[in-house]
Amino acid sequence: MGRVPTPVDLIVPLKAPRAGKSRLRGAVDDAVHPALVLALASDTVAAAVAVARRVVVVAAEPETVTPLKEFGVEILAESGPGDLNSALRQGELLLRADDPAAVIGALQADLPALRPADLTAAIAEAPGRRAFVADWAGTGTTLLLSAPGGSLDPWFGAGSARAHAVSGAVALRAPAPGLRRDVDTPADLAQARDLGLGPATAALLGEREQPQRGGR
Ligand SMILES: Nc1nc2c(ncn2[C@@H]2O[C@H](COP(=O)(O)OP(=O)(O)OP(=O)(O)O)[C@@H](O)[C@H]2O)c(=O)[nH]1
Ligand SMILES: C=C(OP(=O)(O)O)C(=O)O
Repeated sequence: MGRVPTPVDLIVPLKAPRAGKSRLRGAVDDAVHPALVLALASDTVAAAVAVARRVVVVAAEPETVTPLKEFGVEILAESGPGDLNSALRQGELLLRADDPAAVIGALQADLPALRPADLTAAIAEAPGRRAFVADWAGTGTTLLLSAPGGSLDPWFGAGSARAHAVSGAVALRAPAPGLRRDVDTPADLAQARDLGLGPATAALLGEREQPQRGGR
């Protein structure tokens, strides 16, 4: 009999949509910006729940992200000063208390072209090791995975790919294009569109979901 894979629980950090993704402003009318940020997060968590056992959104303002509940995610109110790595550690504490042996992952919320197969490929390459997926530019991080039962030790922020490597995490090589294509700027959004946007972002931008996406 094959080995039963260790369950993976994911943390998705999220600012209030009106405050987040400031570098993306201008991609749509200002009044629509919060809806766009929420659509990016919706497509991200839709793929995440297809793969992970649990998905916990650690939200700076939980009341602004309640539509995400329709995907089956849990929403945890961020406590403390408002800092990405603190928010991730807060999610990690919750998940680790519930399962001392699980793999815990931190997934950015700005991945509208993410497919379940991207996540599956990254997770399959990582077993037993703390590991990360660098963004398309190679400088940021879109996914950080703990070893089973291990610490997440998040170093998100500018240059986080290098920081995660220096801290001992293994850089995963899976192409996982939708997982690497984070959306910080309008140009990133155009690149994600070329890969194939998820339904929420496509609908918001008035496009139909591209037929080549599949996997949802
Ligand atoms: N809960 C929480 N999430 C955060 C915090 N800072 C960043 N995030 C989330 O972490 C992810 C990655 O952050 P960035 O890509 O830098 O996004 P951002 O800060 O919204 O974007 P910019 O304003 O353009 O810098 C996004 O999903 C953010 O919503 C924080 O202090 N608390
Ligand atoms: C916080 C991060 O995201 P970005 O660089 O996209 O702001 C990161 O990659 O660590």
